[in-house]
Amino acid sequence: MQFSKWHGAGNDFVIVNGFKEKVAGLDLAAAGRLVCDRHFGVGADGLVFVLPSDSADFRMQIINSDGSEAEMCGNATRCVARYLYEQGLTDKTKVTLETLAGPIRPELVFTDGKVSGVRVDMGKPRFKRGEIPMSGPAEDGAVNVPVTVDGRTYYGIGVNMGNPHFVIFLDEDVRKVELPVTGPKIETDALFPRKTNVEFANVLSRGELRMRVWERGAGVTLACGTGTCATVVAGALSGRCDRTAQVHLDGGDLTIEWAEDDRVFMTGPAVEVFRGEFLLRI
Ligand SMILES: N[C@@H](CCC[C@H](N)C(=O)O)C(=O)O
Repeated sequence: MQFSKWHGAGNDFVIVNGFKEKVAGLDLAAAGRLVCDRHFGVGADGLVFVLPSDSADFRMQIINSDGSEAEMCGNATRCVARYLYEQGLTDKTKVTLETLAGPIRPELVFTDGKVSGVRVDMGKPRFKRGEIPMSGPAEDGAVNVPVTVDGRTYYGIGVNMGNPHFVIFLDEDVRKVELPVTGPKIETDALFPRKTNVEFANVLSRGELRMRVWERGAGVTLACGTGTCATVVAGALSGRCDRTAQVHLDGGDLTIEWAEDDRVFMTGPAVEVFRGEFLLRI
């Protein structure tokens, strides 16, 4: 299986061209686990297939490193947009991608005639417990919801950005949070019927945040695009920050704008690292 390895702010993906490679009939969960393994595989946070679509320019299918399928992935969206353009699969600089979370629209950003990043229309956030999903009355929102882990209660805000997020603002430096200890316990709390991505954030100023993430199905990652959008949305909703903010992540920075029409725009890098051929023995 030929692939191309990419990252967006350190959140890394193996991208496979489903127009050329035989994807039908493949055990996607097993392929995801094997390819993403950092010792026995290529190593990545996710395996991403670019496929034909009936409703959009292309379809993007995202398999987390634990083999589960994600509805959406912000950082992969930027990487796929640039991959499609640079591999000559399209000459459009703005495409529509079909995802399990609906159509997503990335647009290449050019500086001095070269691609310098990608801006993505991530759609509208959703806040009802039934939409996130979180347990409790389906029509209710989820602001300041307590979750207790190892005797400490965290208060978080539930946001769906195509996939579920639980954003926790802390006064203490998020660089001190033991993500591998706390993250999985919140991810799998009974509050979240489809589990959740977990974001820990500090507000540095009204336009600048720091965020670290434990991703559902992938664990600690250096960045999460949907999670960064959820963090700025949760911060603006609770009066902590402006609707446009730069977010510092362990692997780089993303800029998020929550526009007046309720759509969220994410701008950040998309970088190809290497290409190769994987011997898929499954
Ligand atoms: N890293 C991603 C999100 C990938 C999916 C996530 N782990 C989930 O299962 O929801 C991003 O950049 O958004």
